Amino acid sequence: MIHFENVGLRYGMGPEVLRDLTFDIPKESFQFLTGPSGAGKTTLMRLLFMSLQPTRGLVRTFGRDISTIGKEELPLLRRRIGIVFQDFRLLDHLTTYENVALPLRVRGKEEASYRNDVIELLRWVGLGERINVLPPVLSGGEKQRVAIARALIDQPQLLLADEPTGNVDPPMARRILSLLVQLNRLGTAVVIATHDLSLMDRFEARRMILADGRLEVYD
Ligand SMILES: Nc1ncnc2c1ncn2[C@@H]1O[C@H](COP(=O)(O)OP(=O)(O)OP(=O)(O)O)[C@@H](O)[C@H]1O
Repeated sequence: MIHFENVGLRYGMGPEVLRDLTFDIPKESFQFLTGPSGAGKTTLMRLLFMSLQPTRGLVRTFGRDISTIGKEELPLLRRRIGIVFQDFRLLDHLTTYENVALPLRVRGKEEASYRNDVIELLRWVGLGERINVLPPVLSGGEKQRVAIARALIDQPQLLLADEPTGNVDPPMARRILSLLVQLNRLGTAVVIATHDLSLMDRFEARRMILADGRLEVYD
């Protein structure tokens, strides 16, 4: 589904942050991406989301070399990828429901066509009682689950989650992990960037470890 070949990335004139990355993200796979702070996890997530271009090497996403994808085409391809940011990026003046529905609304979809899907998804993440609440009154774990629901509303083939348990207590971290595992069992490929060793120990999965700009993959 995604293929990296000898990928290198530098910001501006700086040193190479990522070097010679060659790996695949197979369909329906589940992997943790880990490594020390500053190792380049967020940078790699941005390459996977096609918000960065490699400075060398090849990134093929859904069969397409991303250096050849035009500006008008990119949003279409990105719809197949859901992303959950470390800092949630919810809009505080919109309710939980409206935040999750936003990607569909901005595309001009009629509310009647998605209303039930949004409510069902919010129930699935355990927020059935928080549908009309604004983000500032939600707990960290609740915000994280709104962000996950928003990333899933378009039924992506790949979900990228950057430190999804970084701001929650251990029981909530386990709950979020189990949601992502369930999602994967339903067929979505999942990449979780995390520092949290205890989280990774809870679920046997592929580990992609970044150190000094290089990647080791343990299947
Ligand atoms: N926009 C940018 N411009 C220049 N350098 C950057 C930029 N973003 C990241 N870097 C540098 O790239 C390196 C990798 O950063 P990145 O944020 O990808 O690491 P990380 O593994 O996600 O770190 P953390 O676990 O602390 O979030 C760091 O040295 C960082 O300073």
